[in-house]
Amino acid sequence: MKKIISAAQTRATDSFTITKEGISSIDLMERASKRFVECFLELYPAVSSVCVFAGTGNNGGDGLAIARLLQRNGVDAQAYLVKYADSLSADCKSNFDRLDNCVVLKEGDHTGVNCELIIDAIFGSGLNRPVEGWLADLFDDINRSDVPVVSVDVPSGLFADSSGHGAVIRADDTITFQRPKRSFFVPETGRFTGKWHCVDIGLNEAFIEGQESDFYLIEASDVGLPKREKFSHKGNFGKVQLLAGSYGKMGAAILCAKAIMRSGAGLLTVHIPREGYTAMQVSVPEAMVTVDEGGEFISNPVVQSDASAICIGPGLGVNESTVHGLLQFLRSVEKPLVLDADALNILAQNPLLLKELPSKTVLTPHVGEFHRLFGECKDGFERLERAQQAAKKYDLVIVLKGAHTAVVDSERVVFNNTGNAGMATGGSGDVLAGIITALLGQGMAASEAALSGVYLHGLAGDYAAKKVGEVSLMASDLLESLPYSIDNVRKKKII
Ligand SMILES: NC(=O)C1=CN([C@@H]2O[C@H](COP(=O)(O)OP(=O)(O)OC[C@H]3O[C@@H](n4cnc5c(N)ncnc54)[C@H](OP(=O)(O)O)[C@@H]3O)[C@@H](O)[C@H]2O)[C@H](O)CC1
Ligand SMILES: [K+]
Repeated sequence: MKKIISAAQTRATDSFTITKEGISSIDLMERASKRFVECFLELYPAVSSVCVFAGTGNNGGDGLAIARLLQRNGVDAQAYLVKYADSLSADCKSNFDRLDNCVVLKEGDHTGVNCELIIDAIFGSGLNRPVEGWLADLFDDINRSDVPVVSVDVPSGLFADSSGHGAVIRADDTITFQRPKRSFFVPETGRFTGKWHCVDIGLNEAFIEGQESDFYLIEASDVGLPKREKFSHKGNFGKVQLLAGSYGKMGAAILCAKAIMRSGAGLLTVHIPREGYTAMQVSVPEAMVTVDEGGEFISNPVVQSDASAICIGPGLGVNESTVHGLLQFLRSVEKPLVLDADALNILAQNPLLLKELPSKTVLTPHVGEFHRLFGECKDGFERLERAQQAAKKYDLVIVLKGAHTAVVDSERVVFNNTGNAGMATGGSGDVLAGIITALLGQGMAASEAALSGVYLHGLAGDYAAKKVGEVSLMASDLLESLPYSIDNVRKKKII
């Protein structure tokens, strides 16, 4: 798991690395610029001409070094110094002096961009106020150009740790140093980065680990999977109960049930309304079925006494009898539990029940469900804060779903970086709830099951997108790719 640090902590790490490892700041800048160029040329191997817009600080210094290194690689790189301050930082000045030909842009100057790609190195993590005035006009010109834009470290104008910005460069790619920044994970700010790539510039890792932060990034090596021993039997892999489905929403129950079986659960019993019986038996013959007394809706959800984990919610609906039944159920359940979809909406109407949930219950809300549960938030930063407060107050694990799903427990916020926009499709969440429940049922701790589930689900989405493309991707494709996702993580073969 990688710790995500703030801009101020990055500066401290920078200074520590310079002192402790005896590397000068100009050499560190050169190293960062080299790593940038390596990554950049992998992304854009055929590019022949670029314009580099560089500021007067160290982000600009990187930009000027990058222009020089690209020229050395045969790329026609034209540098523009965006002179928003009278003097250049020392390392920016050194790199300016090492370039043969750099156009200086000041207020009132205009530049017609005549290149295949723009590199944005105007502001980095040193941004300390919103960008406005002539710089905002320049940003506007860059954003309107129809060539790709690649930002150095952060899109210029974007704060690394907070929302509230002026003009911001809208990048197609951001090549960031050492760690992605917290704002990359929040929808309102993350939309500016395009696809981000993180390069290791050799800052002192031990120092980073010693910094205080509640924010982390999950890595493949953090994904735990229950071992399957040679002499094991189905009883060793948990007895999972799923309570799901209603008239018109049996698909959610089926997708979730399949995900549970695909994620290694030993035995699954699905409790569904009577009318869903045939559909479930035919679609998931591996599952046992108990039929509710309600025909179209579940009205009497009963806890399976030997269940090792329970999931309730997918496709449940909010019929009055279901609401009544669920409230009874939640008052009596004492098992590892995952609450999804309509179970969350019903809980939102009855928030007093939150404190009665078993310790470490996993809630899997998307943004809308989260707001219904815990109140509207002005942006993603506030939402994460609210999720941390709720996770602490009620001892929950909250899986806040989004482009970078965050797993929030009483101790930390862990962001996921697998998955893609193709997964924003009906049924995707049912599959996720199923994976997490299966892992929980096999004895994993709630936070670990949630983290692993989120990672595997996203990876399945990435494999599925490679096969069918993001546009056509649907939840059933996730189920088809899930075995590869699980197997590759198990064999440490992430591709
Ligand atoms: N530690 C690392 O990871 C390394 C980082 N490198 C690169 O350095 C930048 C950070 O560089 P820094 O010089 O600290 O900051 P910037 O280049 O982002 O900004 C420079 C100055 O700009 C002024 N400023 C801030 N906001 C505005 C604004 N809205 N309008 C105008 N001017 C603004 C501010 O100075 P003031 O005196 O005016 O307050 C900034 O100081 C990092 O992102 C990396 O790219 C190293 O190269 C390698 C190691
Ligand atoms: K930048």
